[in-house]
Amino acid sequence: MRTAYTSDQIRSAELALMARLPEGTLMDRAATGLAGVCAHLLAGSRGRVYGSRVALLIGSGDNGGDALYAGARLARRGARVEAVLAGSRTHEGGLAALRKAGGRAHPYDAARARELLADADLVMDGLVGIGGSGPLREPYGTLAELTAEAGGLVVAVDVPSGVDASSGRVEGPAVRAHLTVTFGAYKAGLLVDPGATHAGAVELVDIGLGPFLPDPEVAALTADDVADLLPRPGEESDKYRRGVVGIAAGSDRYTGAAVLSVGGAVRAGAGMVRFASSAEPVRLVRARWPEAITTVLDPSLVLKSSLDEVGRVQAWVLGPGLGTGPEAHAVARAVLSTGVPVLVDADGLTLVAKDRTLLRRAAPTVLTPHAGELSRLLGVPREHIEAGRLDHVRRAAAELGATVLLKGSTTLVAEEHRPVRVNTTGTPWLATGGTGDVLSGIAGALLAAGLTGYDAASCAAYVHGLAARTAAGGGAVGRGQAPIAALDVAQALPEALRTL
Ligand SMILES: NC(=O)C1=CN([C@@H]2O[C@H](COP(=O)(O)OP(=O)(O)OC[C@H]3O[C@@H](n4cnc5c(N)ncnc54)[C@H](O)[C@@H]3O)[C@@H](O)[C@H]2O)[C@@H](O)CC1
Ligand SMILES: Nc1ncnc2c1ncn2[C@@H]1O[C@H](COP(=O)(O)OP(=O)(O)O)[C@@H](O)[C@H]1O
Ligand SMILES: [K+]
Repeated sequence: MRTAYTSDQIRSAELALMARLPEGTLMDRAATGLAGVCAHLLAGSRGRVYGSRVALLIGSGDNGGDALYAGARLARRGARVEAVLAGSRTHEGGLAALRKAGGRAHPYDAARARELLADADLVMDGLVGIGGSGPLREPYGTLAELTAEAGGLVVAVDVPSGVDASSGRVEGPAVRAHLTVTFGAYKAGLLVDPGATHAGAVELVDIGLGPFLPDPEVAALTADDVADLLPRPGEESDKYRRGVVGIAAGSDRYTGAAVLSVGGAVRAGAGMVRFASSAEPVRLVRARWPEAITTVLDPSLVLKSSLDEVGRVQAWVLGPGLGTGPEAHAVARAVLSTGVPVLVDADGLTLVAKDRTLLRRAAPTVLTPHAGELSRLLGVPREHIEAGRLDHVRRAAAELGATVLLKGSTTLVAEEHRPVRVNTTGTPWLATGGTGDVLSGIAGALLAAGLTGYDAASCAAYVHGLAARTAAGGGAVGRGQAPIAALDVAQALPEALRTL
């Protein structure tokens, strides 16, 4: 499990550790690690450190101190290091070390800074770290913009300046780094968008903080964690014990979502899928997934909240393509009044947003909104949710009494009193119609197999992202990849699951 923390948590741990060590030890560890990573990058891009040009952006706090000490180390290895002193004051020890090593420092001047940044092989952003609050003040904001204009290699020290380390919020200009070298532990804001995109790749430098860290605010499952959690059939398994998932999805108007959701469940390893809907989606699901047992719902029985005709299931998926009219509402009421876990997606979320009484139930509920759907559930503008994903997913879990999986460029899973889980797989190729329907089926299959809502949602997000990457051609977005369609994601599930 990869764990991440807020600035306050990191600061308390640092204080406890610092009290046991000679002064300056932590900054020395941080700067040594930072210089090592930068030297490695320079050796990779220019062949050697000697003669390379390094620009340091220095703020008034210890973040600037780290950059100055690291710059001094690079200067001792023959790099031409020039610092822009942008703060009202400068870390004295760091500045003295840089000068002693042959580096140069200049007070901030926009024209000079622009030249230095344009000439630099590598820019080290030491403006603000975990001590930052609110939008970047001047001249830091201008420096963040000049750095982006210069277009060189950017390494953020601890946190990209302008990104809130605890939440990943970005208000105003912020540094966009290729790599962030972070000290002691991951900061939550480095894993959650928009902060995660600004951070680029994140490298952790150990400074000995481990024993002093509290329970994390945010956690990310690794491949091993997911492999341990995923259900695998035992010798004596049968289809019922592996988990029967019911899917109430589709309508005569929207049929595709039902086919995709059933596909996700079948390919994710459900023991059996029972599909219940109106005639047309049933016909199409039967044609595409003969494995599914289907029932054409009788509207008069549904209005009596009865799903007896469908047969027993261990969990339900409710909503993809269901519609939002009175019949859909009756289906939602019938499904949500059962005593088994229910995953609510898409139109199901619209129904629930209009009638919160549907969520009054004893069994677990998992909601899988994107930002627009969460906006309707919470009555908060969509942009606010995208800017503060972590806060809003937590709030939704508490307010709605459910496990909430928030989809988007960063997928988060929240449940009260648990760390928010952030998904590390996935690819922007997933931003295409219908992939969310596949996700609902995968999570439904895992719920039916007996995973908790929290584990089912976070494992589903992980394998969904992995399958999407597999379907697109593997790795980060780049050459050698092709766009994917939602059904490709379902079809790639077996290949992705075999790697776990
Ligand atoms: N505390 C420790 O033990 C360690 C701290 N380290 C470094 O120290 C950093 C934290 O240092 P500090 O607590 O001095 O804080 P920072 O250096 O992160 O920032 C604080 C300074 O930035 C200014 N500032 C805050 N928000 C601003 C904004 N929006 N615009 C412009 N200026 C702003 C503040 O007025 C203050 O002068 C960490 O991120 C890390 O880089 C490392 O050396 C490892 C050890
Ligand atoms: N930029 C992105 N990067 C990674 N994943 C994304 C991105 N945009 C969307 N996704 C993922 O794609 C899926 C889209 O689901 P959803 O919004 O429900 O679409 P649909 O309703 O068309 O199925 C989600 O799993 C979401 O997390
Ligand atoms: K920084």
